[in-house]
Amino acid sequence: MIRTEALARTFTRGGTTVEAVRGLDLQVARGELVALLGPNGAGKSTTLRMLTTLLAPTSGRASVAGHDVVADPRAVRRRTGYVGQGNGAGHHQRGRDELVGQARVHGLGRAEARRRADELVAALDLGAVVDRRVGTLSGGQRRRLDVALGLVGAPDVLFLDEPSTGLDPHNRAALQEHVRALRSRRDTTVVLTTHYLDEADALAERVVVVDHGRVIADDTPARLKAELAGDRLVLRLGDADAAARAAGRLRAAGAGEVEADGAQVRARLADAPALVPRLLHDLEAAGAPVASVEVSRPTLDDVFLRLTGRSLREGGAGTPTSHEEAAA
Ligand SMILES: Nc1ncnc2c1ncn2[C@@H]1O[C@H](COP(=O)(O)OP(=O)(O)OP(=O)(O)O)[C@@H](O)[C@H]1O
Repeated sequence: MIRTEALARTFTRGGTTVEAVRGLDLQVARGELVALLGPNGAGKSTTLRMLTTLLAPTSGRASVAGHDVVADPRAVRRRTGYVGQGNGAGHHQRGRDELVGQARVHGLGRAEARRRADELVAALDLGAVVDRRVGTLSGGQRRRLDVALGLVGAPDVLFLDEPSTGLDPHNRAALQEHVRALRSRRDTTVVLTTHYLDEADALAERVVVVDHGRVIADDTPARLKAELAGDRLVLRLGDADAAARAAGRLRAAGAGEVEADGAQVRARLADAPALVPRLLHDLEAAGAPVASVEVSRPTLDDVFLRLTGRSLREGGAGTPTSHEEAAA
């Protein structure tokens, strides 16, 4: 449904050149839900803007729903919905008119357009505000209207650029529910960017991590966590001497990032819950009994830290760097 080959985009500003996307190869099958993750400035929005024909690639190729984004942008736009980082709706329009208009642009008949608009108004809790002028809505209400505008055309492919930013937990959950329903009912292909790693984990069956304009990992959240991060293990022993011995055992068992700090040892270990009973037994037998143990499963943020050396949580997440054009 989506295919890119060596897709690239550079920007030149004030004599400096920024390689925002450098040789991106990506394939997304029909009905897949893929989350693009990456630190600020990784090239996620630039990628989405090329795939939605808002921005021309500098080199490489991309096709969406079988149409080349450069050769046939109109066909791509007809098949896609896009929710950018900025506001798509016009200030003086009423929300409902914008919704129905957008559905009509996508080729829906009048009755079907109204029905789709009503469905989204209910799903995204817009009933109380959708007949007001867009300029009078709060930030979160506008964001929900933007999301509805991206969904209303019943597109085959949906691109969502940080759809949840600015939404409260209730509306985030409603949005996730709606995206799931779209997929199961219509087999919609969805590519989203998000700074909420729990959202990527809960929603996406595939996570593509982008850094410096390139794909650096591409797998299911479960496999990324198991293979790249491992479980986090904290052991508390009787004293520093016992902790040093425990650290040695952990290294011998293949644990990574082993650190002894006083009577405590921290480490990363694949499949810790299965290995810990044996480890405790061995340490007890070696005269270094463990007083307490803590095992935490890895998160996508651990994966991210491992891959990029940065935490997505610490990276000023949620600050949009560019203002997007109107929803396509
Ligand atoms: N119109 C533009 N002119 C110049 N530079 C740009 C332009 N748009 C994006 N860039 C630069 O390209 C790089 C990639 O930006 P992009 O917005 O694609 O990143 P992102 O991964 O979406 O980041 P964020 O998570 O902050 O939204 C950044 O260095 C950005 O400053």
